[in-house]
Amino acid sequence: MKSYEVALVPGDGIGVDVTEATVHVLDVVAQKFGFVLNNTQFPWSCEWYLEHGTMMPVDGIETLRGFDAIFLGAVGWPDTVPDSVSLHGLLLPIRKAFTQYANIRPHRLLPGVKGPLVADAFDILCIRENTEGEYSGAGGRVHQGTNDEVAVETSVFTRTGVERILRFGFEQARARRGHLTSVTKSNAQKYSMVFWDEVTRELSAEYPDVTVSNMHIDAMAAKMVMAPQDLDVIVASNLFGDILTDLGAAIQGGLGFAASANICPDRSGPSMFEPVHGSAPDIAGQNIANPIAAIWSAAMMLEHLGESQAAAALLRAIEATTAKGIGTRPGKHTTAAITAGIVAELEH
Ligand SMILES: NC(=O)c1ccc[n+]([C@@H]2O[C@H](COP(=O)([O-])OP(=O)(O)OC[C@H]3O[C@@H](n4cnc5c(N)ncnc54)[C@H](O)[C@@H]3O)[C@@H](O)[C@H]2O)c1
Ligand SMILES: O=C(O)[C@H](O)[C@@H](O)C(=O)O
Ligand SMILES: [K+]
Ligand SMILES: [Mn+2]
Repeated sequence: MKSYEVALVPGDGIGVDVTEATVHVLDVVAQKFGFVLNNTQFPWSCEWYLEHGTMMPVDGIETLRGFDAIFLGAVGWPDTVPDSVSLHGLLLPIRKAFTQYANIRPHRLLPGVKGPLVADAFDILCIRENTEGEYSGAGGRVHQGTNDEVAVETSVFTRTGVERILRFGFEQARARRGHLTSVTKSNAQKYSMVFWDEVTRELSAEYPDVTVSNMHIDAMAAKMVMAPQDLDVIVASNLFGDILTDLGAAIQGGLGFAASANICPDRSGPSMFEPVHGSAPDIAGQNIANPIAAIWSAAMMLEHLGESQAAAALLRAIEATTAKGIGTRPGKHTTAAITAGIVAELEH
């Protein structure tokens, strides 16, 4: 029987709730499709930080390297650990160390889910650059606490980084409806974003079957609300992609529906799967978090592992569940009830 080693990092807040739900569903899928997921759970989180002074052990990355995939819930508990510490101590190092440069985030309405827009059906795939750009961590502060204080944070865009994410986007567009929108702000950011536009233009010659549009981030924000049905694949930098995918989550009914995959395309390291949302301290531990974003992310993990049939069946089970109105309205069903709904569809 085929087996896969999966590292589970539930993290903080509802990360724990939705990971538990996901593991439950994955057990059922694996059994049904005849493979084994060997889960190893790591307690790395803000709680762990308070005890150890770091978000993960010094050899944490090396520990994760041996796994076939990583499933993560969410990281952050701002009451006790600054968000800049928790993000840079766990999530970002994993994305960077394993060159998970393609953060894939699908936005579409699941059956039965009503979004806030009166729009035709839309199906957007956001490809967020995931290892550099505004998240490079290059910068510093001097004269701290004085009137002369200076804070500098430099975005880093490399040809390697920009080219590979755009290429990834072109390939996705080619496999979908053939349209790619590259999102920049090249009117204001005249070095990095102009460079990004140039690379887009260069590459477009290699993909004559893909039509390319360039949009500024501000216009794209409006477009995603006004005419999301006109969009296919969007490629954006790390920060722009982060912001646009919370917007994407909003128009698909909320953060409880937004899935994501942090992909290392050449498979030199494990990829990581996690919902777009964070630890949601406001609803943590109340059994009301929507686990669909996390479970959909797990379906993306199965696809990546090569279990395509299981992945498709899991997505169908999610859709059959929401089609019945289960999990479609905030607070109406508990985390456990939504999970049970999906399990019932799988066993059906
Ligand atoms: N990738 C990650 O792990 C990640 C992502 C975003 C934020 N964070 C961290 O999470 C913490 C909270 O951040 P935030 O409040 O800005 O964003 P958040 O995504 O945690 O929550 C934003 C809002 O969406 C709601 N929400 C989120 N997920 C939901 C779900 N599954 N079901 C129902 N409602 C849901 C929350 O209740 C909250 O009102 C911070 O520490 C932040 O740094 C981590
Ligand atoms: O990447 C980030 O900024 C955070 O981890 C989170 O907001 C996300 O979208 O993954
Ligand atoms: K997350
Ligand atoms: Mn985000």
